[in-house]
Amino acid sequence: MPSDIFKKRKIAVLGSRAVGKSSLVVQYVEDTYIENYYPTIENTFTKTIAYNGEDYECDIIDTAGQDEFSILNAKHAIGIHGYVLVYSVASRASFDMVRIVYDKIIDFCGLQSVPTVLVGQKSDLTRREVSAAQAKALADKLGCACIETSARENINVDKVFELCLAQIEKKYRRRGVQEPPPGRCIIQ
Ligand SMILES: Nc1nc2c(ncn2[C@@H]2O[C@H](COP(=O)(O)OP(=O)(O)OP(=O)(O)O)[C@@H](O)[C@H]2O)c(=O)[nH]1
Repeated sequence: MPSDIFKKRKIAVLGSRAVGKSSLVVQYVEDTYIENYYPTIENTFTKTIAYNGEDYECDIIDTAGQDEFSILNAKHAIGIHGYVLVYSVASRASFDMVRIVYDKIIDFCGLQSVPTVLVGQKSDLTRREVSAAQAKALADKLGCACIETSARENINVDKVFELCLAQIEKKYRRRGVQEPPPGRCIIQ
């Protein structure tokens, strides 16, 4: 297998506690759904994702839930190519938190935007506090993608990570960033 067959990307999954970050990632990587709630410390999963006819080896970092007082961990900002910011459609507070987390990332990185997908998890629940229109309005404001998912029903789970790669590659193409040759790096 040629050594340059995989492009590597790092994706961080952030959001409030218990919004379903781990369930989303585990459903995507392992095709299983976790019914019980086990608070995450941190887990990194690796999965090859095909996007636009190419294979990308992606590290997906499932983080511990954040709150407004959490300080953004440098590990979740340095070397990260794209973000999946998760809220629960049944929790307005968790939706407000994605904006806070996004602003912390922007501040930390000193950038105007970062490749991001806003994910409204638990779309199977009928009791809602966040509409799809509210999420779309925030996504348009931040210039990111958005989607609603259910890890429980396995709805739109794959699309989250395809959208994230699309956001990452859009940014790379816009900046004309070249992929380094195998075993080398490019200083921009
Ligand atoms: N109805 C519904 N419940 C879900 C869904 N995804 C996760 N849950 C439930 O929500 C709870 C929390 O899920 P987790 O995946 O552990 O949440 P988390 O965001 O990783 O939590 P932290 O590790 O504390 O940050 C669990 O009881 C899950 O079974 C979903 O799509 N629909």
